[in-house]
Amino acid sequence: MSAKTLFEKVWNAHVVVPETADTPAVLYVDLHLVHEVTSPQAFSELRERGLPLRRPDRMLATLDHSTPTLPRNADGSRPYANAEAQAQVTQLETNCREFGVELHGWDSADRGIVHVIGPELGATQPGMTIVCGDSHTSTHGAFGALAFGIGTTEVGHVMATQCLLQRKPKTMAVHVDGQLPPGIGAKDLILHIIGTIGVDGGTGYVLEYRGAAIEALSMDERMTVCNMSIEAGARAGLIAPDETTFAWLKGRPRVPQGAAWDAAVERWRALRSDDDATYDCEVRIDAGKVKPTVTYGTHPGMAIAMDAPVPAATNAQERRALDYMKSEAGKPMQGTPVDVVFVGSCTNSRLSDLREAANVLRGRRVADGVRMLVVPGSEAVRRDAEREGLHQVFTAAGAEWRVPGCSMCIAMNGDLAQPGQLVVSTSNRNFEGRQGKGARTVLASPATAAASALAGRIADPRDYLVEVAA
Ligand SMILES: CC(C)[C@H](C(=O)O)[C@@H](O)C(=O)O
Ligand code: SF4
Repeated sequence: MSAKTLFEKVWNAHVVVPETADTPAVLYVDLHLVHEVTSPQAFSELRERGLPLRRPDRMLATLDHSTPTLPRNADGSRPYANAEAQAQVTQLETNCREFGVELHGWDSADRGIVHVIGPELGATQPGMTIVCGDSHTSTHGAFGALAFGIGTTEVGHVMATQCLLQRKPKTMAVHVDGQLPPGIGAKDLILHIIGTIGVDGGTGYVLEYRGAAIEALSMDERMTVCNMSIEAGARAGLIAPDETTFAWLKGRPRVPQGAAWDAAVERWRALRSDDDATYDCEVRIDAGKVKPTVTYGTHPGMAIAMDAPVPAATNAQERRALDYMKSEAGKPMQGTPVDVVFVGSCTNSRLSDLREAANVLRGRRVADGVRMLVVPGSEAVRRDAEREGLHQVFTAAGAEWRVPGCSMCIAMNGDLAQPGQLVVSTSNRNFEGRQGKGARTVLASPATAAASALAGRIADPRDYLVEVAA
């Protein structure tokens, strides 16, 4: 038997009909995640054609993109940004009721961003195929699942058949050797990787992150890395499951329990690339060289160490990006004045991210004139954070502590920045206008976001972390 990569093992286990020169493969889907933005047309199509869901028990829905992050109004209503946002939410509630899909809606103690709650509930498991009408589905690859975003038409296909037509992607190994320096985190690493391989460096590939620095990451950090695979153009990102993965998943509501758990872990241990497996492409990253990294342009590939000079534009598109961002070639991003700081999104809204920001903020005040928003990724994260008193650290520092949702990551719910404002954001996309018309986004880690809130300028978090400086 020939040696196989992790990707090939998961792929092969799910092929129902192999691909040919003329037709893509038919791939079985284990878990279909659903949110309010990309599901309405698919449900409508099923309804019109009189089709039932093939496996409603393999679906999990949540409300996240269009949900307000402020509490209820005095009259009990929700402060929706507009009628469209409210209609999306109501529609998903109706669809899930009618079709019998488990929905983590307003009443659920587990509601949250789809890519945060899947893992939390243990719905995300090693070796699965996972899809969602959402590009950041790649997050779930942190567990050794083959997880990727699909379009609304495909959402309908999966609903009706539990299968998907797919061309087999190529494989790329991203070896991350050595260890990240103290005070440098997973967000710095993935921005550095995308800055290195480029915004389309992963196009056509499934990335497998491997090496000592990856093995040393916590599950939260692995999710941050896999989350942004799509920002390098990749179909998906994967990390082989290991003891860290199993310990994190054990006991979660949807994972097998007792003897079935032991059997599952036994199976999952085989989910690693064979030693002599070959990839279509390999890149090497030296973790020891990663610094606090930020973006300076309008896509996540325009990323550099915050103390490095912004590169000169080499084409019209890059020139436009620098103009839009008001980034100056030859000058570092560090020191750039900041208007808004956003800690949240499926990239960085888990408990460890909030702790990372709180460790920098504790006992300090956000700079005058800076608005800071902290939005937990889920109700579970919110509960855990409040139990630790993190919300008090944030509010005492002058930041706003909100209810879970996508919030200012995409600004569909009314949380947005004003034209021209510069936002240091822990999210994953710095596209023009994404956080509000004319708003400028600098992607960064939670620690960098917090340090920048304190300084009122893009700042190095290591200057605020006493333990690291000592
Ligand atoms: C709204 C949704 C389709 C979109 C996505 O696919 O990623 C959003 O989540 C995003 O992050 O841009
Ligand atoms: S948090 Fe942002 S990136 Fe993640 S699913 Fe929501 S809008 Fe998309």
